[in-house]
Amino acid sequence: MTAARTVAPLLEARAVSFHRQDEPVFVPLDFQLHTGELALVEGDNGSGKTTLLRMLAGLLHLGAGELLWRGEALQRDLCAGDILFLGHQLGLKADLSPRENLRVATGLHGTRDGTDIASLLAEIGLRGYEDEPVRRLSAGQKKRAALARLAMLPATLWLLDEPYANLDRAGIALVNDMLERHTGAGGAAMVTSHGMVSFHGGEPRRIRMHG
Ligand SMILES: Nc1ncnc2c1ncn2[C@@H]1O[C@H](COP(=O)(O)OP(=O)(O)OP(=O)(O)O)[C@@H](O)[C@H]1O
Repeated sequence: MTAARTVAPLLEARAVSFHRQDEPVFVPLDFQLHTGELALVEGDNGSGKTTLLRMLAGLLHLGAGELLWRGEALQRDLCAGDILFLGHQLGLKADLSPRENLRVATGLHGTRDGTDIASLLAEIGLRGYEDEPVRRLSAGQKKRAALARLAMLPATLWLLDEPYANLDRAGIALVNDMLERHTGAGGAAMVTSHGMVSFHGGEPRRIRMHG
C-alpha cells in the first residue's frame, strides 16, 4: 500500500490578523497558497490588502494568528530571500540606473537561473534606459525596472501590491506573462489589484478581505 503524499502549502495563514491601536484592521484570515498558485487579494479601499502583504513580507509584525512556511512556523531569517514584496515603494535606488540597481540586488540576493541583466532589461522594455538614473525615468519605466528586479531574483513567493499601476497595456500584459512564467516554474504570487487581472494560467485563488 502506498500512502498518499501530502505536500505542505508554501504559505499557510491561520486566523491571521493585524492590529492598530488594539483594533483589528481586518477580519482574521485563513488561507493556503501552494507553489504554482496565484492568489488575488480582494477587498474595498481600506480593507487591509496592503497591510496583509506588508505583514507577510515581514515589514509589519504579525498581530494575531499563525503563519506557516512550507509547513513550519514562518521564521524570517530562514525565508528572507524567498519572499519578495513589490508595493508603491519600488525598492529601487533613485540615483542608480536600472542596470546598477539589478547588480546591487543580485549581489545581495543572488540571481534566478537563466536570467541576465542586459537581456532582461531589453525584454522588459527598458532598452536605451539601462544606464539612466532611475529618478529620471517615467512612472511606468520605474515600475518596469522594479519588475526587472523581481524577475532577476530567485524568490519563490511574490507579494505584489497593485503591480499594474502606472503601466500601459503592454506593461500589463508583461506582468501577466511574468506571473504565468513564475507560477509555471514553481513560484507563487499574491496580487492586489483594483483593475481586471487577466491571468491565463488557470483560475486564481481568491482571498477576500473584510475591514
Ligand atoms: N501607516 C498607517 N497608520 C495608520 N493607519 C493606517 C496606516 N496604513 C494604513 N492604515 C489604515 O489601515 C487600514 C487598511 O489600509 P490598507 O492600506 O491595508 O488598505 P487597502 O485594502 O490596501 O486599501 P486600498 O485599496 O485603498 O489600497 C485603513 O483603514 C488605513 O486607514
